Amino acid sequence: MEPTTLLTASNIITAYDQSTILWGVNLSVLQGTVTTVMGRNGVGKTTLLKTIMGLQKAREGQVTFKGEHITNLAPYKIARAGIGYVPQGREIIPKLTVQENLQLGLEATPDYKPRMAEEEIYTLFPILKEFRRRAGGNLSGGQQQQLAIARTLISGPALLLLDEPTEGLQPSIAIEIGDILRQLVTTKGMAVLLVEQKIDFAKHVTDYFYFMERGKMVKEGNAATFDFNELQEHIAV
Ligand SMILES: Nc1ncnc2c1ncn2[C@@H]1O[C@H](COP(=O)(O)OP(=O)(O)OP(=O)(O)O)[C@@H](O)[C@H]1O
Repeated sequence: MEPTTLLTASNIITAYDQSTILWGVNLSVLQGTVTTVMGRNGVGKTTLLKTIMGLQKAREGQVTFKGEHITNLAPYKIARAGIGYVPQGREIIPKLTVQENLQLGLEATPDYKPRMAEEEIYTLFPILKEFRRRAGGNLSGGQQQQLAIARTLISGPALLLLDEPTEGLQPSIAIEIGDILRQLVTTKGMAVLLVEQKIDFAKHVTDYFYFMERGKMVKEGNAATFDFNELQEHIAV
C-alpha cells in the first residue's frame, strides 16, 4: 500500500515586508516517516515551519494537511487540525513545573483534554516523570527539549514540526531524542518534519531529505540514496 501523504506545501512564497524569504517551496511529508529539511543558517527553514503553522503568512502557494487546505489559517486552528510545533529554543516556561509545562500543551485542544495520556507521555520520557515537580528551568538542555516535545504530544498531533531540536545538545543526548522520534513514527504512525543542521543526527532519524538553499528546495531524496558528501560541502561552509 502506498503511504498516505499527510502534508503538502506547494509553491510557497513567504516574505517579511519587502524581503522575500521563501521563493516557491515544494515539500511533502508522508505518514509514518521522518522528513528532514537541511540547509545553512538563514536559508528560510524556520520561516517554512512558521508558514506551515500559520505563524507567518504565505503570500502565495498552498499548504494541505490531510487533504484539507490550511494555508494561512490561525495557528490554533492548525494545531487543532493535528499539527504540533516545537519551536527552536524550546520555549518552555522556566518557573512552571514540568507537569505544569506539559499541561500548557492542552491549549492546542478544543476541550482542554489530553489526546495522549500523561502516563503514556511519561512512559516515553521517564525522566520527566521523575522530575515532574521540578521547575522546568532546572532541567538540562536535553530534558527541556524532551519537555518541549512532550508538551506538544499531549494534544495528540498527527504531524510534529521540530525546529533544530538538537541545538546545543551533546551528540549522545541528541541520539536519545532521535530514538524517541523514531518510536513516535514507528509505534504511533505519526509523522515528523524536522529542521536540522547536524548531518549525523539527521541520518540517524530521517527517511526522506530535502536540502534548501536561498528559499528553495534544491535537492531531495530517500535517506538511503541521498548524497551526503555533496550536502556536507554545502552545509559545512
Ligand atoms: N521576523 C523577521 N523579520 C524579518 N526578517 C526575518 C524575520 N525572521 C527571519 N528573518 C530573516 O529571514 C531569513 C530566513 O530566516 P530563517 O530563520 O527562516 O532561516 P533558517 O534557515 O531557519 O536559519 P536558522 O537556522 O538560523 O534559524 C533570514 O535572513 C532572517 O534574517
